[in-house]
Amino acid sequence: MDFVEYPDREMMMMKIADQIGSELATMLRQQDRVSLAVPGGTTPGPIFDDLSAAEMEWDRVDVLLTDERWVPESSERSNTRLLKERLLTGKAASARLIPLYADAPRPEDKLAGLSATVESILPLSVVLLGMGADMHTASLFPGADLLAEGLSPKAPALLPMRAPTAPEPRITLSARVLNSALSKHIVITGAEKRAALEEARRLKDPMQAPVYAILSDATVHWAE
Ligand SMILES: O=C1O[C@H](COP(=O)(O)O)[C@@H](O)[C@H](O)[C@H]1O
Repeated sequence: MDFVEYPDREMMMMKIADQIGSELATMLRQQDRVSLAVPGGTTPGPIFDDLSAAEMEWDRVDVLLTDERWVPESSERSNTRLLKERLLTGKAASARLIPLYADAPRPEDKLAGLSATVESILPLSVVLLGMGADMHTASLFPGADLLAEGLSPKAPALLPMRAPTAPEPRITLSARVLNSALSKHIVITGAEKRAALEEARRLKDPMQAPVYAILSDATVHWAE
């Protein structure tokens, strides 16, 4: 794992967007299509703002979430909504969205169709992940019902996930798929999350600290 510390959040968000933009542009010179998986939650919005203004052949880029909360886009908690409002706009409006949500009561109801589309674009080119102070990443939560399956080297691409600390059912890319990406970044902010990252490295146990499963070869970006 590489750890990069920035003087402030604004600078960090700009640098991450620059780096991801240039990685995608490089890969686009070698392949027809590339893919970018991004987190939801409260952290990545400014990165999306910067990336959506980047010059690129966005019509050759597939964009997906690392995980989704099973709520409709009308909900403030919808990660798809955030993605549409902040990333798939401006220059990036022509990117193709690979959905992780479809209208149905439970993720299991739509899992087969959503998984087939995700499978069709693997391996991922660039992955950006967030992390919670409880050491979850994507929707791989400590104590989640299908965590062991989601961490398995034989895991499917996409799994439903329910956790005592998550207010709604989730759907998440598995650690196998996240780790198969050509480039992996993790963005975290604040002292609490930095301490959580250190704790994950101390525990070395993805069942207690799921983020540990995707740390190897990742660049962790941190600002206070
Ligand atoms: O619920 C989620 O949480 C994590 C962390 O979110 P943050 O608000 O602490 O940045 C996020 O990475 C994940 O994609 C999201 O679904």
